[in-house]
Formats: sequence, C-alpha cells, structure tokens
Amino acid sequence: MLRPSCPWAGSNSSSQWMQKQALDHFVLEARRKGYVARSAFKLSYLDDRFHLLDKTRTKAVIDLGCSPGGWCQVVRERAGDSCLLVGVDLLPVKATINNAVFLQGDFTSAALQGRLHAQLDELQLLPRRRLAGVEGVVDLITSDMCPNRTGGSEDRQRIAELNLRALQFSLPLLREGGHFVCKVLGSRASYPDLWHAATRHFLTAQACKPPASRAQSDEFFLVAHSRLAAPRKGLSPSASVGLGSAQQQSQHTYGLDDWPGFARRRSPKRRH
Ligand SMILES: C[S@@+](CC[C@H](N)C(=O)[O-])C[C@H]1O[C@@H](n2cnc3c(N)ncnc32)[C@H](O)[C@@H]1O
Repeated sequence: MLRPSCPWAGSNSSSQWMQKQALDHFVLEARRKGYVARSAFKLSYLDDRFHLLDKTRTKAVIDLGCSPGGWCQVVRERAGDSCLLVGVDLLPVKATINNAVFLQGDFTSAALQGRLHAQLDELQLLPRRRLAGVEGVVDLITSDMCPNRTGGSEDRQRIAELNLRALQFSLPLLREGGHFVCKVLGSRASYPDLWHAATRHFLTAQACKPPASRAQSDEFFLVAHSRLAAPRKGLSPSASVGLGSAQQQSQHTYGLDDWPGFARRRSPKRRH
C-alpha cells in the first residue's frame, strides 16, 4: 500500500510516517515497478542473496502475513506462473496475483489452520507418505507476520512466539532442501527457541537486514536455508550456524513497519 488515504492524519506519528513514505526511495521504486508495497524489495534482496526462488524448481510457496501482497508479487515474478501460491493474512490482499489462493484470518487460530490444511490438501501440498517415511512438498514458507506493535519489549516476545508457531506449522510441510524465512525483531537473544529450532532443522540459519528494511527499525529476517532430512542432534541453543552480527543487530531500536496492518484496516482504499 503505497499512497493511502489518511483519515487519521493529524497525529504527529502518522503525518511523519506519510512524509517518510513520500520521500522514500523504495516507495518510489515500488510504484515504478508496480509493487503494492515497498516490502517487495526485502524479499527480492533475500532471494538475490540466498537463492530461495527458482523458475524451474520452485513449485509451491506459502506466504504467511501476505497482505497487501508485495511478497506474493515477487514470488510470482521469480518462481513463475505455475508455482502454487497460498497466502494467509488477517487483512485482504490488494495485489492481483494469478493462480494464487488467499485465506483471510488469524494464522494462530485453529479455524484458520483447519481451512489452510484443507486448502493444502486440495492442492496436494500436504506431506506425502513415502517408503522412507513422510515427506513435505512445499519449497518455501515465508512469514512477514507482525502483530501490531506497542513499542515495548513484549513486541519482540509476541513475534518470537508467532514465528515459532509458524515454524512448527511449516516443518512437516517443507520438502528436504526447502526454506523458511520470517521477520524477527531484535537480536538472536530475543528469539532463542526459534533460533535453536532453525539451526537444528536447516543447513544454515542467518539473520539478515535487507537495505529496504528501515535503519531505525529493529526488524531483521531469519533465513533458514535447506531443510535437513533429519534434525541435527545435540545442538545447544547457543550454537551458531551462519550467525549475523548480534552487535550490529542490537543497535537498532523500534521503528515503523511498511504500511502497517493497523493503518490498512482504517484505510481500505488504495489510491494510485
Ligand atoms: C508487514 S505486513 C506484510 C507485508 C507483505 N509481506 C507484503 O509484502 O505485502 C504484516 C502482515 O502480517 C499480518 N498479520 C499479523 N498477525 C497475523 C496473524 N496472526 N495471522 C495472519 N496475518 C497476520 C498483518 O495483517 C499484516 O498484513
């Protein structure tokens, strides 16, 4: 959402946010390239760096927290039209994406997860039984989900819990060699359980800050690359595989998200 109407304009923080958006390089670039959100450049960067998407190999992607649809646009662009794409968000998706299924609701609710499993079943994306055991078939699961932020340390805890649930949900669905990416807040110390699980189940795990992620934000992305056939044993929570700089991470304070959910809820119309 690039140029929202702004019924709440007048409060300092929202007009500051609008000013920042108007001048922002990535907002202008997103508008030029037809992305519905500047966040598209975060996934593009992560893909350039970690090779998550491929036109011939990527057959199925799940995007949690997908509204307004910037990441889905990047998936469609980079994985091609035949890649199955399922998105979930509390809010409706604004982008028009061919051959994609969107489910609106709270990812953490049993009802939404039931609908999601039914949808995955219909698309034949549920784990398959093989002679050697059960195997997932999804190539990439992303989560840019971010609960509305209060600015306190509980934000980090809430997103860490949400991410852990997303990873627990994702592990059985991902094929061997598949990837999991999620937005994290703060340094690795803010999400020890998530980090531990990522390093056990994937070949590498790295926290990365794309240039499109605002410098004043404590947002990073955890990229868990290449799901292992079986989890590593005996890895302590402090073990590091491809660890980003914790010192660099801890310099960042809370900042604004891209066109955050609470704002979109108040202003459903998008103007071009
Ligand atoms: C930063 S935005 C995602 C932007 C998206 N990646 C894009 O490029 O367009 C975060 C989204 O997470 C969604 N979200 C937060 N908590 C959620 C939950 N429990 N279930 C589903 N969606 C959630 C919000 O509604 C919001 O749209």
